[in-house]
This record gives sequence, C-alpha cells and structure tokens, in this order.
Amino acid sequence: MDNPIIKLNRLTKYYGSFKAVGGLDLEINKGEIFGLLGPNGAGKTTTILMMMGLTEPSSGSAEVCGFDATTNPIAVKRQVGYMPDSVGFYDNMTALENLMYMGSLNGIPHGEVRNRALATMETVGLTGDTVHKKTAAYSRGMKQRLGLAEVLIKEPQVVVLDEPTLGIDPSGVKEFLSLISSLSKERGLTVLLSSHHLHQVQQVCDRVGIFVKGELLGQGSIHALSRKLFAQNAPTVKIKLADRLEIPWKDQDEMLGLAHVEEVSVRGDLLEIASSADVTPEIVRFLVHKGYGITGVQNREYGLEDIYQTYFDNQKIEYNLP
Ligand SMILES: Nc1ncnc2c1ncn2[C@@H]1O[C@H](COP(=O)(O)OP(=O)(O)OP(=O)(O)O)[C@@H](O)[C@H]1O
Repeated sequence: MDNPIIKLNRLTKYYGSFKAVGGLDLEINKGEIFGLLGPNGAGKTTTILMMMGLTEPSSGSAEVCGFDATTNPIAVKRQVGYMPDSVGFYDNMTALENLMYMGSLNGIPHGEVRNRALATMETVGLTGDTVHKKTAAYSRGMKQRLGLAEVLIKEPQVVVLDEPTLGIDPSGVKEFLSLISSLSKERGLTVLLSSHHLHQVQQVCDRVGIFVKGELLGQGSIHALSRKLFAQNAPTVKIKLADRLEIPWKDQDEMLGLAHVEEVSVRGDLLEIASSADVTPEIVRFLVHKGYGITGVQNREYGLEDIYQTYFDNQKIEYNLP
C-alpha cells in the first residue's frame, strides 16, 4: 500500500484472559472508505478505541496519521473525528450553539467559531431556520448530520463512524451515505465505517474488513473478496421468459446436453442454469432458436452478503458455534 494513513500491527487486546482482538494487521490508505464488518462482539469497537488511543492495546501497535495511538494519543485525537452510534447534544441549546460549543472545545478561536460552525452545517445540509432550532426538536436524521458536523468542524484527516445510519429512514440513509462519499472524494478524507448494514456498506466502501471473534478473516474490495471466495462456484445465469414453462420442460434434457451446462432448474417463467464456464450466449442462442421469448438475462453476482455469510459460516464450523 503506497500511503497508509492507518497502520495496525499485530494489534491485540485482552480483557482479563479474554481475547477481544487478536493480532490484527491492517493498513488503510488516505482517502479510502473502509467498512468494518462483523457480528456483535467481534471486536470492532475495541479496535476503534485502540486506534484512537482511548484504550491501550495488550500488545502490538496502532499508528494513525504517523502517530502512535498509545504513546501519542493527543496528536491522534487531533486528526481523528469519532461519531458514536448514538450522538448526544445539549437539548436546551440550538444546533448552532451546540456546534459552536464543540468548536470552541476543539480550540477554534472565538472570532471564527460562528462562521466555521455555519459553514460546516451547510456542508452537512443543515441550513436556514434549522440551524437555530433547539436540538430537542431535531429528528434522528438531523441529529446524525449535526453529529457529523461536530466531527468535521475540527477538520480531521480520518473520520470514524460507528453505525452512522442507525434508525434513519431509507432516503435519509441514501443522502447520508452520498454525503460521506463526496466528502471523502473532495477532501481526501479517510473514512472508517462500522456497520451491520451490508447493503449500505456495499454501496459506499472501497474496501471492507470482516471481523469475527477478534480476528480479521478477510479484507479487500468486494470484487476481490468475491473472486477469491467464489472462484470455485459455478457461474449461474437466470433467464426470464415471456411465458411460463410447463413442467417437465420438454427441452430440459437438450439444454443439459450443451457444453459446460451442469444444472437447469425451471420455476414458472424463470430458468436458472449453472455451468462450469460462462455459456450465457450459447444458452440464449439455444432458447431463441427454439422460439422462446426472452425478457431478461441476469448473471449471478456474489455480493457482500454472500461474502459475509461464507466467512461467518466457515468460522461457525471452525469454532463449532451454535
Ligand atoms: N471493557 C470491557 N471489559 C470486558 N470485556 C469487554 C469490554 N469491552 C468489550 N468487551 C468484550 O470484547 C468483545 C468485543 O467487543 P466490541 O465491543 O469490541 O465488539 P463489537 O464488534 O464492537 O460489537 P458490536 O457490533 O456489538 O458493537 C466482546 O465480547 C465484549 O463483550
């Protein structure tokens, strides 16, 4: 990796004799959006806390923006903004007052803090009268935006977001994720996103790391992980036909006779064909030649959910989990 902004080296944390994080090696590049995934208790929060110098590792090291998080936690905290899953504000103050207060705590000079707060609120989409509303009257989605503004006002290089979309409605989630994505692109901001929502992570992350039982079982782009895990799986194509097929399907045996075709299943107007090589053009030609109308062709793509399940299922076997 050419320019890692976060370097975890054999990072390990024991709580008593319990190993919460074990020998973690990970590098995250500047400007990347990296997804931390894993079931409850996998060690994501413990890893984040060690990276921010908020808890000491039992062994190994975490380096962020060139500073060791254990020996130089203050320097790290200056560069990292952390948004926990539930953000709290002073409800009797307006959103602007809350943000100005946070800005002052972060050392922004008195004469600048109001303008910086207003500009940051605009960045996260809080404008007009909304700025002067008491936070008690803020919706969950607005609170998340204000939480992000609190993180951004200190102009960090790295932003850590713990379940940032919890409890937000689907359109709010979409807006929030595209905001994160554009901030990362425009400002070269590095984002670490911890989440259980695989679909959302898939939309926004350049790479993901899959945690189970304190260990990173896999890391990489979704495409690379999918290629690595499912290289052995047969390509599958789904074909939607204009009309329903009668079962038994009269042409099934002939299709099974095509080179590389291994399995054909028929469900109403849907055909699913597994093969040992990609033979989609041959299959389509076969069907057209037989006079079937085709309304859709879809090659099976393995997404994050498949990847996650595979890692988690393998781990289940290894650890003999229920
Ligand atoms: N202060 C602590 N003392 C003892 N055990 C702890 C402490 N903090 C965390 N643990 C344990 O360490 C393990 C990892 O916890 P952690 O909070 O890092 O997981 P997580 O992946 O963030 O989970 P979640 O998705 O539920 O937030 C869990 O088994 C947890 O019970």
